[in-house]
Amino acid sequence: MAGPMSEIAIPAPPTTPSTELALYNEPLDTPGVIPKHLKRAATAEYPLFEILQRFLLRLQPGNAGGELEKFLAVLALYKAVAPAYRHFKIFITWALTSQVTIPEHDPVAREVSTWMASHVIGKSMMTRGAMIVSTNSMDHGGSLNMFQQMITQDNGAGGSDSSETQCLPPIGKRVFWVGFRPFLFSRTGVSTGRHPGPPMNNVLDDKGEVQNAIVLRTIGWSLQPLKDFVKTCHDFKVHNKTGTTTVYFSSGSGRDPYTGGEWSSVVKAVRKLDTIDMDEDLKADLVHDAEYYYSAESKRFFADCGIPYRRGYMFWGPPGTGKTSFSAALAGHLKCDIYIINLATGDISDGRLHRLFLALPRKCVVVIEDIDSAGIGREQGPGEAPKPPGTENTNGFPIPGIPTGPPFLPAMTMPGGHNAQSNDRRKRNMVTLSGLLNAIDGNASAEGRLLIMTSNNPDILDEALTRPGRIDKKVHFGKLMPAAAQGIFKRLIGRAAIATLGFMEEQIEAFALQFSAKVPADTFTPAQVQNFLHSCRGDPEKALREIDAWVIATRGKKPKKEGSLVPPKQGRELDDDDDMMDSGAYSDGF
Ligand SMILES: Nc1ncnc2c1ncn2[C@@H]1O[C@H](COP(=O)(O)OP(=O)(O)OP(=O)(O)O)[C@@H](O)[C@H]1O
Repeated sequence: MAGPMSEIAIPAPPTTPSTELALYNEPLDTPGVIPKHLKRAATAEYPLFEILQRFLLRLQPGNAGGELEKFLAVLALYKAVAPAYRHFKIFITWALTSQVTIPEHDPVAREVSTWMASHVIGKSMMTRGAMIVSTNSMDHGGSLNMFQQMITQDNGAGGSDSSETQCLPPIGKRVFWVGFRPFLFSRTGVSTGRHPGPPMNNVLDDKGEVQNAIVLRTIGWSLQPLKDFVKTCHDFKVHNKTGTTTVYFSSGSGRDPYTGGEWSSVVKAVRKLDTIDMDEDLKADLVHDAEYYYSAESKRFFADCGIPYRRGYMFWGPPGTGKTSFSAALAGHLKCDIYIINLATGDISDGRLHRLFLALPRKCVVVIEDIDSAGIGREQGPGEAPKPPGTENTNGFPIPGIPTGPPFLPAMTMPGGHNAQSNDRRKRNMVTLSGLLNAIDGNASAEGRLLIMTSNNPDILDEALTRPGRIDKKVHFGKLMPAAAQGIFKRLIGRAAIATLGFMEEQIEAFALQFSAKVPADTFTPAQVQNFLHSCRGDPEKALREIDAWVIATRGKKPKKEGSLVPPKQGRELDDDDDMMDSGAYSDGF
């Protein structure tokens, strides 16, 4: 008899096994067949794998598939192997080549770019991209170097004022050859957007590569070929510099990417030293001192004595006596660039000043213009009122002939020893005395620069700023003396008169002597006399006819502030009664 047990229904095994079961039931060791669960895992991890697999299927003979599908299959294959190829390439590059990385704000980067622009970008027919940088240069008749001539747009103003553009290697990679050796030039960059130029600090991108840098690479394990190439670029720059000086400004538009965006740059024809009318012995002494400072012997001396390798001059005197012009001519003579800081613009803080100094190359002339007008006066102790200029001379400067202006009002002394006047100035100028001292010779400040401070009234400066070690030479630039008046006459009128009006050299000598006798000694600045001679349009007889009337009319007039090194386009607006020449808009010290 059948018992109840026989009634119990036993569930039948599923006819269609679940996918999971099927997967796990699959034999693992069938030769030549990849288990499905492994395929699943792979396609989940790399979706491209499945696409690739499907297209490969279509490629098999007998499989119907259009040409497009075949093409897509190849493309998918490429996509799949590309990461592996990238790693392989990185490995091979690492194993077979050497490289140097140059931060973009380093002067070496500019030298390499200049060489690239001239030898690769400018010459190759294959160049399809370049970075164009404007330089707004004033051509004073000197020859511009090849690099600047690559793209020149004359604005038609008589051919003397031209807007220059420089053509630099763009961001990206470029292979080039030096002799039989290939090099790879890569320029990387990101911009923060604050300045048109890249930021000062280098940053790494998500692949760990340095941004805002130039990377040079070549075949082999030695760095020597790369070092030799960098030296070639340096030599090219020095050789090519003949005839031009790059002037960098702390203010103005057109930030220079090679200074971390801190400086604006303009290319100028070199002002020759013999165009500066000043005491010849004084000039020779300064030139000799600066040359000696950059000699190997002097570098050794500084190193042996453990003295920071720096030199400082203070040029002082009335406006328009050639302080800035001489600084520029000296930079041209030393074949280095000049960096101009104008603290009086009020847009430079202690931090910015520090960054400006950090971006300086090792060899350069730095000019801090009109330092007294920046408001960094002498720090006064509590209860000490400022003394009127002319009654004290704590810096050891004689101050003959300098207009002292209205007598100083006693300043209100504030708690903490600062008076209201100096506090007010600090607020306006944002640079403090300690910030300035820190920038010019703090621990982080670059060595190798020649610092020139210009001042109309050095007596109001703090002694800390002018002490020996910071200022090694104090030079007075005075008003025109007869010998300099002759020189300026011959230079501005004589040369042209001989060349175009047919005057003889002896005649010009005689005219110059007469002219200098008519210009009272130590009364006018060279800039004033220069402007008068310009108005005579190269006619020596006209100059002699009109000089007496000009002396009477001009004597007693306070010389106008001249020679701002801010380029004319960025300079101050001219007043209605300003004559262009008189304003210094054209006579910017070069
Ligand atoms: N000694 C000089 N020799 C030749 N040119 C001079 C001389 N002094 C001034 N000049 C001319 O006068 C103009 C202004 O000169 P510069 O800017 O060098 O004067 P500065 O003393 O620096 O004036 P500031 O104190 O206003 O800066 C320039 O065009 C320059 O050519």
